[in-house]
Amino acid sequence: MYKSYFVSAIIAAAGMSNRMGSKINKQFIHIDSKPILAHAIEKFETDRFVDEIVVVCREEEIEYCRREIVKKYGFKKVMKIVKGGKERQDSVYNGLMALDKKCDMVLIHDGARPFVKVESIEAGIKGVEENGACIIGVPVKDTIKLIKDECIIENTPDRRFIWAAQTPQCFFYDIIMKAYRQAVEDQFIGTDDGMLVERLGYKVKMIMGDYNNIKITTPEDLIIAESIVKEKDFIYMKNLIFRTR
Ligand SMILES: Nc1ccn([C@@H]2O[C@H](COP(=O)(O)OP(=O)(O)OP(=O)(O)O)[C@@H](O)[C@H]2O)c(=O)n1
Ligand SMILES: C[C@](O)(CO)[C@H](O)COP(=O)(O)O
Repeated sequence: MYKSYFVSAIIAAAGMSNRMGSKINKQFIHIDSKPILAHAIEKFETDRFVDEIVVVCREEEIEYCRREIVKKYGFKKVMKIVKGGKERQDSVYNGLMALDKKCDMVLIHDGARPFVKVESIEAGIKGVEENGACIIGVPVKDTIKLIKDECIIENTPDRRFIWAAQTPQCFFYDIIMKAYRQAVEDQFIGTDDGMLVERLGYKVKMIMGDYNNIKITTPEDLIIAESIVKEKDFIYMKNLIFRTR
């Protein structure tokens, strides 16, 4: 970082886990003997530039989160746990309202993405310094089809220009606050934070992330997650199997 900024992270963990269909909120499911949410928070706790973390949970899960995640894993940078709202966007807005007054830069992350790398967090911080607004993502690997009624294909966009958005999504505080306030005023609901900033005309930079930074959404993602945990064995195998450059 060129300058010393006060960097805040918001971890959104107040969803309903409908697509997971689990009895408990998916963020409390264990992967590699640790809750998904603890994996996610840990990366921001470890990052040297992050000053505070605000976790957003369902109201009835705040005490559980405080006890079983924040206290148990000793997260010192988690300053507040606040209640979420109906949509992800409502939850993030509650998180924004709870940030320290000193905040200069905001990193918004899904509690359901346990494998974010510290390198991606730092790439996000650098991206904000250089562009004001950026999100982490990866180029899609499949061909994407736009469909209309009855699943008839409307067109096939050029894959070179299509990236899948991940988190963290990172912004200067003033920009993201303006974007969220405007969205509330316009009753606009987006599916990520970048959209709210784009619609105000700001340039939002896409920064190369990591294919392992998956969002745990459906039960099969848990199987993929377990194999990501075993990546060390995979790297060993990879060296045996694949060509080196
Ligand atoms: N009202 C909401 C909805 C979502 N999220 C969070 O936003 C992230 C991305 O959402 P998603 O994976 O869609 O989670 P859920 O909304 O829980 O999933 P579903 O749509 O299957 O219920 C998750 O970490 C989720 O906890 C949130 O904080 N508040
Ligand atoms: C923010 C996000 O994770 C970027 O991929 C995603 O858009 C969240 O959407 P969801 O509908 O809550 O899964």
